[in-house]
Amino acid sequence: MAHYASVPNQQLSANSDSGYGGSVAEGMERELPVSVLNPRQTSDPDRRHNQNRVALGRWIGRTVETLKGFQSMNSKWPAHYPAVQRTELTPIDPNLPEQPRLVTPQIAQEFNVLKLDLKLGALSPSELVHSLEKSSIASLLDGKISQSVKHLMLLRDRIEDTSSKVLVTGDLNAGKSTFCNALLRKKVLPEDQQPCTSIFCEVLDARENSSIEEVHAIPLNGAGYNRNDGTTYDVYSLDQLEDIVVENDKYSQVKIYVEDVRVIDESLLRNGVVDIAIIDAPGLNLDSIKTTAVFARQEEIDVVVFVVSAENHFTLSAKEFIYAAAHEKAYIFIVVNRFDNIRDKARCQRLILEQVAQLSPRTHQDSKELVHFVSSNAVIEGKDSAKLKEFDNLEQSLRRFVLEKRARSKLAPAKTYLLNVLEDLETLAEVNKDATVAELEKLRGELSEIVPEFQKSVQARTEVSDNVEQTMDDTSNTVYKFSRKNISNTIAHIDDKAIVEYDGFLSAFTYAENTKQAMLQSIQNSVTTCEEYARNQTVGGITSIKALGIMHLGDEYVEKVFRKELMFSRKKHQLSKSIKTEINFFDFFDFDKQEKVAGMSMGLTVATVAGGQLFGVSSWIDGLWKATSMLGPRTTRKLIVPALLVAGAAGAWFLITDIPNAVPRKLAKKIRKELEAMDYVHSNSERITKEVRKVLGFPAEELRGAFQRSIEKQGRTMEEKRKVEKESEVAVKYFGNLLREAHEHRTGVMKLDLEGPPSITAT
Ligand SMILES: Nc1nc2c(ncn2[C@@H]2O[C@H](COP(=O)(O)OP(=O)(O)OP(=O)(O)O)[C@@H](O)[C@H]2O)c(=O)[nH]1
Repeated sequence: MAHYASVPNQQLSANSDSGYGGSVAEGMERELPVSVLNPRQTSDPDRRHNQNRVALGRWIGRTVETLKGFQSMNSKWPAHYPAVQRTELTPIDPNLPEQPRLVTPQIAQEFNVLKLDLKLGALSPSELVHSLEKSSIASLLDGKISQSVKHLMLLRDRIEDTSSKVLVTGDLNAGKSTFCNALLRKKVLPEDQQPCTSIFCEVLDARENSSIEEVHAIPLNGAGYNRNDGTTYDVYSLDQLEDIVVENDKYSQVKIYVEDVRVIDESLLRNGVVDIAIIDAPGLNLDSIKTTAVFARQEEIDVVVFVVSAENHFTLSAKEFIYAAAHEKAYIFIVVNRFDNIRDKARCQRLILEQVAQLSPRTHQDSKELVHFVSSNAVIEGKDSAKLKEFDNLEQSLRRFVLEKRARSKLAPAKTYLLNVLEDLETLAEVNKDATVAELEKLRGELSEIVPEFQKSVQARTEVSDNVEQTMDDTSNTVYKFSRKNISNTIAHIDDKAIVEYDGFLSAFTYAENTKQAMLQSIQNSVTTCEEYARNQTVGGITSIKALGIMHLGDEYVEKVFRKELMFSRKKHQLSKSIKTEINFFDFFDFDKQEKVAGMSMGLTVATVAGGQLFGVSSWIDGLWKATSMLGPRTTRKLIVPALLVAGAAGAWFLITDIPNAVPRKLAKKIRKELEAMDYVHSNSERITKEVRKVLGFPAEELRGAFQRSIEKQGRTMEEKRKVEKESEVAVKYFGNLLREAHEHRTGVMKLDLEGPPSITAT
């Protein structure tokens, strides 16, 4: 009695390693052995299937290359991506910055594979679009491309994998094991009058197991089956199979490796185009329908062969299973077995086909291919040629069926996916080509403005620098000239008018002291006037330098506040301290002026003599001699004494009264002399001018710096744009090529005819 119904899914999934590692092609364009491709040995569907498989693998390879190229381009040149559709509630704000790399919203709806999920998080689509950086889109796209490449590789592995699994199921005792043995032309699985198969038995080519015929029994609750890991299964010989399969509560399933007795083009287990592994399932009862249905649904099951006994027809459990399978991807191939036991064969056929028509009208439509009446037990003996022929027919149909289902389950999805991804690539290439062309045009437009502007700036810098130099020279010259003139003038005229009040002979010294101070002050004042003049001239100079800055640099030129009062604010040069002139006795008397007063000569002479100093022969002494010669010697002798007395008195009186005039004259003369020795006028004018030049130097330097910065900035912008221009040119070319390539690939893939001649329809 069978007791397999409770095999858990987890154990069933242990089946996922088919042990077909070796049958998976290493390269993508694995060609078949010559014998397989030989038309005499290989059927048309086989050849067509193989050609499609190879071609599809090649297109997958090319598409993967193209995608990788796009991915690397996207890392250097973030690709544009169509923006998400905007709702009316979220209109675009014209003030928002340009949408980063998102174009024509409509296209977003059309993407198949490379569609980015831009509606992440709580942001509304339009908010998100604007918050996304170019690089975010690029990295989202990068992820999508990686996924797609990965999927394509899996698809390629899948189509390169020629193995197919055929699950043989059906009612208890319908002859499933006998049917499997017939397919193998070898008694491998135990056959019995009583229900005997209690677990799933997968029959595989021994070449998958280093050509060793043996049984790998996978324990219940064991780890997943791995042929290379002996701990995942127990090994038995083929002879022991019956013991494991019949009464078993230890194993969930067995893998049976057997030598193929047939030549390559006849072999069902391995012919290179479609290598079939046969799985003998336990007979169905109501409890096990579910388990077997789950098994049938598994990824690697390509076809389900349903064995029904010609004597029993479809039982309730069979009907339920077929009904369920009709809604699953499993395709059903029906084998009506034990046909030898039927006497009225025509009636049996009619009744069964009627039932098939009810269970699956589409299978009924194609019943010649899909429903076979055979006697499996007669095949291995091979005596009854009619029965053998029937079975041969079944086998050919089964192989066609498996091939077609493979084309449908493996090649077709690969083709569809390729077409989708290539269509997306074409769209993206087109969008990006247009966008990059537009970007390039915009960039070139910008460059055509920036370049002359830059050249203008460079030229302006020279002009402005000359202008500033000129302004500094002009201002300095004006200030120097003014100062020189002003100070010289002042010095020349310090004794022009009485500056200090004269309070009489007794305060003559104070008078002299004050006069000296007043004179020095007046000179000092003239210097101060020059400094003030220099300040104002500097203000003028700075204003014109600033005006140049604003005119040429606009906002980039930052004005600095200039405070003219800070000029010449360092400790002032104190003239009175540097003048060594001391007032002495002779500063009070100006002898050079005596000749102006007639008759006073003598007095002065006396006074001069009395002063103990003899001043050189002067004009008034000459006059005296002339007067005495007119008077005659006697008169002279008489008059000489009183005259001398009078003259002396008059001279003394004159000298005393001349003090207020003599002091300024004498002091002025002395001061002038000293100032001249100090080169006072020049050194002061130069000091003032130097300060002016120094102060003007600041805004001049600032302006030069600002110009430099501005030009450097312009230069950088220009260089950056030139760089982007070059990249854009590359991108335009790249996307043009990508568009052509994607289109060529797509056309190539579209031409692949996977369906071929009239197709076999299933459930
Ligand atoms: N006459 C006749 N007997 C057959 C045929 N096929 C199988 N049998 C016999 O039917 C019995 C059951 O065959 P099995 O192959 O064990 O049946 P099964 O469906 O595998 O049985 P379970 O797996 O136990 O459900 C055996 O005695 C076979 O010899 C056939 O075509 N004609």
